[in-house]
Amino acid sequence: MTDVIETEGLTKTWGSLTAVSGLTLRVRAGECYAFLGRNGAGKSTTARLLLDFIRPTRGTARILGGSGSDPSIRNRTGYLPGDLNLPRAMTGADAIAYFGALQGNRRQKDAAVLTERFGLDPKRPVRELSTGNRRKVGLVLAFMSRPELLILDEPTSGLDPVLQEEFRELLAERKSEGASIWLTSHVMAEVERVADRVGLVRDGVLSRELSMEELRRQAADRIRFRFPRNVRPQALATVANVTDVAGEAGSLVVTVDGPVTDLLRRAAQLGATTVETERRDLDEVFLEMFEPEAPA
Ligand SMILES: Nc1ncnc2c1ncn2[C@@H]1O[C@H](COP(=O)(O)OP(=O)(O)OP(=O)(O)O)[C@@H](O)[C@H]1O
Repeated sequence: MTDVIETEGLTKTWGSLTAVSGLTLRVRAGECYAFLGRNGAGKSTTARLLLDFIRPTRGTARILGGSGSDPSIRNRTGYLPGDLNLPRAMTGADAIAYFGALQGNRRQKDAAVLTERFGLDPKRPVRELSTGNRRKVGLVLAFMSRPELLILDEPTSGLDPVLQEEFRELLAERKSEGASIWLTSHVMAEVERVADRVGLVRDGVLSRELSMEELRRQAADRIRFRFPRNVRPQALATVANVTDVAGEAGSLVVTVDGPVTDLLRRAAQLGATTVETERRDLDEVFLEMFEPEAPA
């Protein structure tokens, strides 16, 4: 399968600040790739480099096999910027007509369906719209031509939980129709629902890439055992499917990936008196991965 996004050593510096550093990235056709990072990590800069709105200091970026500035490529790409700046007197309907005309009015009929779906009043000028409603205009513009590739910069920011859910459904629909998606996010719920792979970016550097399956495994079950006497972590560390043992004295917290039969048997042999299970949600895993001392 062809790659819809290919970057090689992509780097952008602003004076002495390196916003994106040596980024080599591949996104396959039909794949949803989530680019995760903290504020200022370089996510929006990467999106703008992909679209060729800004030029790299070093390295290359290609989308759909060409340059983001090529009109024929741009017409096949939907972009939702982190901060959509439209003329304040423009209405949603004006924006749809203007950007639709730029794209040769391709499948602009989706605009009406999306406007209705997100409850946007297209007659109101941008200056009167709340942050969330301005975001809706951006979503309609990004999705209305049914693009093959969607580049979405924090797509749900500013949307209320009901609309976030509606957006996730829309994204899942487009994905099942074959669209490729690259998005930035801080919201694990949206990443969990649609992403196939995540890339973690820190200070402009892609520090880690992992599949959704691997990420879920990081949220694997944890079991806390209490013992009436001191049991050393090593006593459980070698048991099948145990990936980590923490704690001390008579209380050990064990992370397991897979069946727990052997672990329970061993804990019973060691005289465990209580067993409690806990499952971390992905937000917790996300926080852990971005802790300063987290392994890259
Ligand atoms: N035009 C610019 N001139 C100078 N510095 C810039 C410019 N654009 C971005 N930066 C800097 O580059 C770094 C990366 O910014 P970027 O907007 O890509 O981060 P981000 O990961 O999208 O952050 P956020 O989650 O807050 O949107 C930041 O330190 C930012 O201040």
